[in-house]
Amino acid sequence: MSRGFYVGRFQPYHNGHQSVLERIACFADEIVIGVGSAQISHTVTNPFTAGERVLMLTRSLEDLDCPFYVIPIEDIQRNALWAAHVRAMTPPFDRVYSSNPLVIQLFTEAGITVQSPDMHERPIYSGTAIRQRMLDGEPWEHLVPPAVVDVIREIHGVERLQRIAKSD
Ligand SMILES: Nc1ncnc2c1ncn2[C@@H]1O[C@H](COP(=O)(O)OP(=O)(O)OP(=O)(O)O)[C@@H](O)[C@H]1O
Ligand SMILES: NC(=O)c1ccc[n+]([C@@H]2O[C@H](COP(=O)(O)O)[C@@H](O)[C@H]2O)c1
Repeated sequence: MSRGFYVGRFQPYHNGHQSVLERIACFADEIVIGVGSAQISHTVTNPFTAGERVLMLTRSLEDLDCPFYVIPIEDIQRNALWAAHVRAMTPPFDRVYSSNPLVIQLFTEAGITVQSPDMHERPIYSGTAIRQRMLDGEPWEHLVPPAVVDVIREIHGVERLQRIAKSD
């Protein structure tokens, strides 16, 4: 049984993430998805709660041909202990998929094999670019799976982001 681990903040979950997970699904028997910085929400760079991000991922991956688990993971103050913290919160996995240099470093030091998936049209599919479009009132819906559009509409996510970005 090979289980892969993929972690991100998913603020929001977008088509770049979806394309990576669809690729990982071909290699792994099961996928564990970590929703990172789970304790942070309602900020301009992290507008959505862990629960809202779980909803975005779970609904978008309904048709994925591979069993998956979505686990919120809070940050901790010690990078040196983070890989062990993640392992304590997740089903066992034997491979990590990430392009984040710190994540790669910490799991490599912990003796776990890390693979970096190719980026999928990175300038377009980026959380930062999508949040900026939401703030500017530009179209963003084509950059995320349809289920994410539904979740963000349901929680009035764009209005939230625009409000918290205002100065007093
Ligand atoms: N377009 C993409 N194609 C493939 N992988 C991506 C893409 N965008 C992000 N990733 C990867 O997905 C993982 C989670 O990324 P994250 O949730 O931070 O998204 P992001 O688009 O980089 O967001 P932000 O701009 O807010 O940092 C990281 O390993 C990141 O490198
Ligand atoms: N010390 C820690 O808590 C620690 C260390 C490395 C990564 N992380 C988290 O892992 C996630 C990595 O995701 P991104 O690739 O989206 O940045 C982030 O939520 C980040 O905060 C946390």
